[in-house]
Parts: sequence; C-alpha cells; structure tokens
Amino acid sequence: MDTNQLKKAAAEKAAEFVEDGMMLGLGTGSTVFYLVEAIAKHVREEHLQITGVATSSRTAQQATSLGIKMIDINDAPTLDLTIDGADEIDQNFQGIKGGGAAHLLEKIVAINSKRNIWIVDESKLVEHLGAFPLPLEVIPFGCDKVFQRLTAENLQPKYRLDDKGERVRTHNKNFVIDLHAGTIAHPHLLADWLDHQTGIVEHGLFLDLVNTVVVGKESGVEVLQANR
Ligand SMILES: O=C[C@H](O)[C@H](O)[C@H](O)COP(=O)(O)O
Repeated sequence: MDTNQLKKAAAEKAAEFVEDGMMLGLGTGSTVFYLVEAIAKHVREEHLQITGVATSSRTAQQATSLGIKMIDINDAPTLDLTIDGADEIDQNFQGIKGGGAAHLLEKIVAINSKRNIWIVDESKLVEHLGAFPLPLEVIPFGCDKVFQRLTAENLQPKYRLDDKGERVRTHNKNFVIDLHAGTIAHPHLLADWLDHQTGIVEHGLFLDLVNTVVVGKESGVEVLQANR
C-alpha cells in the first residue's frame, strides 16, 4: 500500500471521533487533507453541526470550500478536539511537528484543545525523536544571531529554503530553521532551552500534548492511547 493510502486510512478513522456540536481544531498537512475531506463527508451525510478552527490558510480554504463552518480561534471557546498530523512520534507519545512550517499555529490550537489526536502513517513512529530535522520558527530580526547560538550548541541549524532557494516564510512571515542534530536524547531539556532563546518564536517539539494517535499501517489502522 502506498503511504498516501495509509494516511487516508488513518484520517478516515480519526474522523469517526468527531461528534455533533463539536468545536474542532484542524491541523495542517497531507494527512490532514484527507481528514478534512472525511469530516466534510460526515457533516454532509449525518448533518453534523460542527465548527472548525484552522492552523493554516491551506486548511481553512479546504474546509470552507467543503462546507465546514470555520471561525477565528479568538472567537472560539476551548476546543473539544484537535486532529493533526505529525512528522515523528516516539514511544512516549512525544512528537515533532512543523514539516509544513505550521507548528506555531498548530501548537496554539493544540494547547487550547481538551483533546488532541494525531494521524500518521506507520513510518512516522520512531524509537527516539530526531531523525526528522527539528523545525524552529524564528523572527527575521537578528535571526543570524540565533543561528550562531544554535551552531555554538552544536544543534546544526539550516535555514529552510523553497524551490527557488529563498528562505521559507511562515504564516507570520518568520523564517524556519531546521535543526539537523540527530537523535534527541532529552526532548524536555532541549524544549526548555529552546523556549528560553529570544528570537525563537516556537519549536516543533510537541511534548505531553497528544492523547490519541491513529496510525495507518499495512496491517490495518491502529488506535494508540497515550497515558494522559
Ligand atoms: O507544519 C506541518 C505540520 O506539523 C504537519 O502536521 C506535519 O508536518 C505532518 O504533515 P504530513 O501529514 O503532510 O506528513
């Protein structure tokens, strides 16, 4: 089965967790694309009244075009559920996100949700985080100073570039620096250090956040519950 089919299977399973009346956070990425389609189908067929909050303009546009009512997060009460993709998930249900540069908005939505579900294909499950470069969102002002600090810590930073060789800009026009430092032995220590570096708006370590992981596997879809 190809990876997209596994992502689609996970997304369709997760859409079953959506209930009538829910205030829903919608993540970003190729797996979430299938999720939005699946939720829209439930909304149509079961006449569900749901309201969504998006983590990117891509998701907002797709959801709106499929008839899902979307509102601004500032107008929403605490969200009942957020469903999002992930780039890596370790055995302790800690994750890396931000492969699509949406991790700042995604984290804001995630921490304002009562419950978080991640949808992934099985290649995203890892023993230790870090094979996937860790994304940071960095303010352009003084960004090279941040870059130097990261280099000094041996975190092997690289600016993320687009197809034209230009620096990628996030939703808020910030830059993305990816850390290519390999295995992250102590995710909480690294997250704490990054949290205290002025100029870094947000990093892609999503720790102690997810409640449920829905995994698309060759052998079928598996639902894993984190102990939180
Ligand atoms: O910034 C992007 C997000 O964190 C995505 O949820 C993550 O990169 C996973 O994306 P995909 O489902 O396309 O692999």
